[in-house]
Amino acid sequence: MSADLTRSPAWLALKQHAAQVGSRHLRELFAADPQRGERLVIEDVGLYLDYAKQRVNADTMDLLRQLAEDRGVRQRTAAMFAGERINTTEDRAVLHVALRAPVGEKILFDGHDVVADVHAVLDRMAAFSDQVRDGSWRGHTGKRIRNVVSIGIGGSDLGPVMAYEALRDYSQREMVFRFVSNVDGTDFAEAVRDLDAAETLFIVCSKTFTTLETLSNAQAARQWAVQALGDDSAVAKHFVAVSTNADEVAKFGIDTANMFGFWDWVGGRYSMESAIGLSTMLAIGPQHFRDMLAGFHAMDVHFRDTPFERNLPVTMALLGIWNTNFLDAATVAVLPYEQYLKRFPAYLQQLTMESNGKSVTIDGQAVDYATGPIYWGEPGTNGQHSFYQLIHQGTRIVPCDFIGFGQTRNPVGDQHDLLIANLIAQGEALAFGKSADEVRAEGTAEALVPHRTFDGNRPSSTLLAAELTPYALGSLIALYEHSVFVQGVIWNIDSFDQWGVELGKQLAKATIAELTAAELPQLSHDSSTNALIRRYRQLRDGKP
Ligand SMILES: O=P(O)(O)OC[C@H]1O[C@](O)(CO)[C@@H](O)[C@@H]1O
Repeated sequence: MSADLTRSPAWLALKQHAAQVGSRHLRELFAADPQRGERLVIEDVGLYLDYAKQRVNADTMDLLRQLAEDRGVRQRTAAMFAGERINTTEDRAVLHVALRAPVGEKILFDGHDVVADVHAVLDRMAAFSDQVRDGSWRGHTGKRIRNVVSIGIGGSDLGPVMAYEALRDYSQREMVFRFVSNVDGTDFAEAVRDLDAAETLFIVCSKTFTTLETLSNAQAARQWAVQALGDDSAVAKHFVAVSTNADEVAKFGIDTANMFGFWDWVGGRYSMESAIGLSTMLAIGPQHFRDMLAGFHAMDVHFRDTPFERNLPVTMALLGIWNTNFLDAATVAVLPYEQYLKRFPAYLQQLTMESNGKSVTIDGQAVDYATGPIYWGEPGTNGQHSFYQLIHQGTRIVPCDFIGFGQTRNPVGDQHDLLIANLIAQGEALAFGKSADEVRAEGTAEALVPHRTFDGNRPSSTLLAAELTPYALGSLIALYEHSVFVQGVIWNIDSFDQWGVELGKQLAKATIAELTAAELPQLSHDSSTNALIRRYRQLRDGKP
C-alpha cells in the first residue's frame, strides 16, 4: 500500500477540514462570505473560471495549494517543460508543450532543439494544406480534392474530430471532412458511401502505425480507392500518413515523402496539435491552426509561470482532488453550452481517463485513495432533458464543469441568451436547491413536497470565454491537459502511460483466430467466453 499521500500532513489537514467545511451547505458558505462569487474567480488567457459554487472556502484552497506544494507540483512541472523522462514506465519525455512553442523558442531534448523540428513539420503541413485547399494538389485523375477522410483511433482520432466539430464554422465549407475510427466496417462504409474516390484524400493517422483498427480501415480505404480509380499508383495522390514510424508507413505502401512525422515524446492523447491535426489544418487553414497553437501556448505559459492562487489548471486540478478524495465524488460531468463543442466530452474522456485511470503509483505501489474520476457529458441544453434529473435529485454527487461563451457564431433570434440563461440557472439550482418550506410556500400539495424539494449543495464550476475561436479552443484544451497532469502528480501516478489497454488487445488477437478458423478449434477460455465464441460463430453462420 502506498500510504505516503494519505499520511502526509497536508492530506490529514484536508481530511480534518473536510469534516467541517465539506458538510457545510453552499447556502451557508455564501451567507458567510457574500462576495465569494467575485473572489473565487480566476480570469486569464481569455478564460473566466468561477469556482464559487464549489464546496470550498479560502482555507480549503490554502490547504489544497499546500498539498500541491508538498507533492512537488512545481518541480514536476519544471521537469516536464525541461523534457525530462517523466513518463517513467515508458521511459519517455512528455513534451506536448513543445508542439505549440513559438518559432525561436528553444526546448532541448537530449541536447537537440525540438521546437525547430516542430516548426519544420508545421511548415510542411501548411504547404500541403494550401495546395489541397487551393486545388493545386490534384488527385490521380486530375480532379481536385474535395473530401478528406481521416483514419485513426483514440488520440489519433478524438482530437481531430473534436477540433473539426469545434471549429467547423472556420472550415472550408466546400470541402467534406469525415473521420473513421471504429474497426466496425460500418464506420468506414458510411464515411465513404457518397464520396467520389477521385476527389478523396485519406489521412492515415497512427503514432505507432501498428494499431489494428487503423490499419484495417486503411486497408479498406486503399482497396476502395484502388478499385474505384483502377490503379495501384493512385495511392500516391490519395493517401498521406501521419506517424512516428516511417518503416511501417513504407511497409503499408505510402511513400514516406507523403508522411508527416511527430515524435516519441508526444503522447497519443496529447497529439492533436501535432501532424495528427493535419485534417484540422486542412479544414481551417494554416493561420487558424497557428492561432489555435497560440491559445495552447498561452495556457502553457500561464500554467508554468502563474502562482498557484491564480493558476487556472492548478485550481481546477485541486478542486477535482477535493471533490474526488474528500467529498467522494466518482465522476465529473462536462457540460458545454456550445453546440460546436459536442465532441469535447468524448475528447476529454480519453485525456482524463486514459491519463489518470491508474491504481498503482509510479513506483508500483497500490494506491489507498481514489484516482481519476469518470468524465462524461453532453452539450447543454440537451442533457437537461435527460440525465440532469440525477444530478439535481439523485443520491450521488456529480461535480459539473459548465462551459459557455459570450458570443455565438450563429445568432438566431435571442436563442443564445436562452442557452446561457440555462447554463447560469443550472449552476444556481444545483448550488442552492429549493427547500421544503420554499416548495410549500408555492402552494404545493404536502404529498408532493419531498418530490419537488431540491437539496442543493451540488458543486459546479463555470468556465466562460468571449467566443469559441481557435485560440480559445487551444487554451481550453491546454487547461484540461495541465489540470490532469497536476492531479497525476498529486496522486503520484504516471499520467502518460496506458498499460490498461493492452490486455484486451492481446486477448482479442487470440480470439480473432478462434472466430476466423474454418473449424471451431479447441477452446480453453472460461465457460462464459467459450460459450460466447461458439454462439457468435453459430449466429454469424446462420445456424440458430
Ligand atoms: O496512434 P496509434 O498508435 O494508432 O494509437 C492510437 C491510440 O491507441 C492507444 O494506444 C490506446 O490503445 C491510445 O493511447 C492511442 O491514442
